[in-house]
Amino acid sequence: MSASASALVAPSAVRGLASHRVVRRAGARRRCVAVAAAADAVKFYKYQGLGNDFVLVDNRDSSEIKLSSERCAQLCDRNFGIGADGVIFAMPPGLVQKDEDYSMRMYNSDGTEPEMCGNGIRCLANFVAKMDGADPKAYKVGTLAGLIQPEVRADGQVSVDMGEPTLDPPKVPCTFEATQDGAAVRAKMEVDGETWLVTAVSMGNPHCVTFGKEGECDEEGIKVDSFALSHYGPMFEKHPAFPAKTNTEFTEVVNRNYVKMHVWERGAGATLACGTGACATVVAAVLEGRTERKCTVELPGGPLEIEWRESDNRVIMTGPAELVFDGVVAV
Ligand SMILES: N[C@@H](CCC[C@H](N)C(=O)O)C(=O)O
Repeated sequence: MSASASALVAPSAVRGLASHRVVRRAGARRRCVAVAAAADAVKFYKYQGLGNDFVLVDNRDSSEIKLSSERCAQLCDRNFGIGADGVIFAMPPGLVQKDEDYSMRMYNSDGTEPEMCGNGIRCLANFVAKMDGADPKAYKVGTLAGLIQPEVRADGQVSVDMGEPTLDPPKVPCTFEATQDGAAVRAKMEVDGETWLVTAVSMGNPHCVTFGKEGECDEEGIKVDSFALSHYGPMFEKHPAFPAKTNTEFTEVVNRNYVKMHVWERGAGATLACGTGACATVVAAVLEGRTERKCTVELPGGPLEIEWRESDNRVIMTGPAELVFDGVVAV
């Protein structure tokens, strides 16, 4: 489906786009006017990965991000904008290393810039695969979290080498002492007057994974379907133990290969899925001895397949990414 989001385009840009259409019929003299006016507008592609949704901007022709963080926050608004959990920019290579294919930057729906987005990078891979057309559809993408390698498979699913998790507490970053093999595992954290047990993991961005409160944190973890996410989520996000704030994964163990997880994202609140969060959840579940390294993570938006490989310590995430519609917005 292709929809021109003209209500979101400023009057000057609407004029620019309208004259651009006229230009094609009316000849060269008006073409210059149209190109100048259309520079006020950018094409966007609305994408979703398990309901974690993004406005994706094709920024591959410039290393300058085309939309300000304030404009991104407006566009993410579900009543006054397009509606999204964040804005993804497909950028030219060179952010991490010279031989990468593309790079990716992102703004959360509140306008803050995270280091990485797991569902977002599957959407970006789907987008560039459609644009490039040719095989192979495996990419090296530079992000603020380092080099990430997605591959669009023949069945349409996107498999992503998300790199190695970071567990050293100051690097997550969090203020806990390491409790197990250099990691903060089942660390005690006071929230809302009660003690929770949390495991801190960075997948380039910070995650706080919890299976519940001390004393109540049994084998099954949190009953996520009845969990008061919007009550607890903001308290975890802004907890002083995580100086850069944190994404939080509230998790229930169904069996050793299957968990259910509800997420409260830093800078975006409750979302239907979080790719980096699903990876962090499996890392934490393995460190706590709750699951195997290969595990399905069921999110409100659907399942992600995660493997934390023993052979090279890297985390592999596999899941869908889908174009929903496209349009044009004013800068
Ligand atoms: N939904 C994303 C994560 C987006 C960034 C996050 N909110 C942060 O601030 O770190 C994912 O799929 O990983």
